[in-house]
Amino acid sequence: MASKKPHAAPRQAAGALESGLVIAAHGRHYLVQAGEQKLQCVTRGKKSDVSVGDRIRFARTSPNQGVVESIDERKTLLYRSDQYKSKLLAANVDQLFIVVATEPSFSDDLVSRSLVAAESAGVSAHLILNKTDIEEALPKTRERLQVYARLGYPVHEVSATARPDETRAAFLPLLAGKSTILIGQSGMGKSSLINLIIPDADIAVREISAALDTGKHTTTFTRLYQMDEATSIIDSPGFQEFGLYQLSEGMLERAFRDFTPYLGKCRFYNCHHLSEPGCAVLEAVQSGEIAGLRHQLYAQLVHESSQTLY
Ligand SMILES: Nc1nc2c(ncn2[C@@H]2O[C@H](COP(=O)(O)OP(=O)(O)OP(=O)(O)O)[C@@H](O)[C@H]2O)c(=O)[nH]1
Ligand SMILES: [Zn+2]
Repeated sequence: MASKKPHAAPRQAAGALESGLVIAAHGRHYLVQAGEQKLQCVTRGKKSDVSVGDRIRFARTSPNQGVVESIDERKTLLYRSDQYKSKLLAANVDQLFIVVATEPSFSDDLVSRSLVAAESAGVSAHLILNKTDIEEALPKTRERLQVYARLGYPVHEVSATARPDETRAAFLPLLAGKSTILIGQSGMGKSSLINLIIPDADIAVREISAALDTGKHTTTFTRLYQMDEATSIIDSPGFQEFGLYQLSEGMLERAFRDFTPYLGKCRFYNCHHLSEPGCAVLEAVQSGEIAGLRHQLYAQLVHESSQTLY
């Protein structure tokens, strides 16, 4: 049948969708890598449940634009949330690298929350201690990180600016064959590390920024750099809070790996580990086997999860 619009692009047959990888997100606008091409994609309506790292199916609406039709099944999903809504951080990552530094001082609360997010998403977590060249602050920082090292989280010491070659050499084998997200508070040196690992990062960011029309706010969006077919690294904006309102109490107790040996050993099978008599977790806190700070965070997160309004 002759078309009335001879110049219109041929209509895609239903099901003729293309697939791509979401490499940046800004609001409901996504940059999608499909083969050699980068396309701007939007979601239908007000949905914004697509994350950087997602593999998606899209329908092309113009040579360099598309509409997201579906999201492939995710291996993992990292997200945070406050009382009102959740915010996706990254999909399909294998590991989370939490960047801290000798200076400025980092927040234990944010580190611990990030670890809980990783545990509950089934993502392995590492700590990256940057700026080890600031020697005055090194012993104290190392001591602060002991609590995480004792829990079995690897701690890697690097210095992006003072020992760039060693730092790069330390990173590459950790990243190989995996998808990694780097997170950290502002000022820890996350951008310096990304620039070491991805020498063209600045150019890529400018490109993405132009494609997504993010204006000058180049650091306010999450982006993925594909290093080779099997290796990618995701840079996310610095953050100041890490709400985990989405995690239920059951998920929380399992996300504290230091609680694991005691779960199921409390007097009451439905123990909340907050003030119950005969609580094995509280006894471990008393005896020092579980750090007090960790239990305080658990109690805070249980409180938060009871406040969810969505
Ligand atoms: N001494 C020292 N300074 C470093 C090192 N790495 C980064 N810095 C400095 O720390 C400051 C912050 O580094 P950035 O890479 O911008 O930090 P960031 O974590 O990306 O911070 P935001 O961009 O604010 O999110 C800069 O002045 C860097 O030069 C390091 O290994 N040693
Ligand atoms: Zn208990």
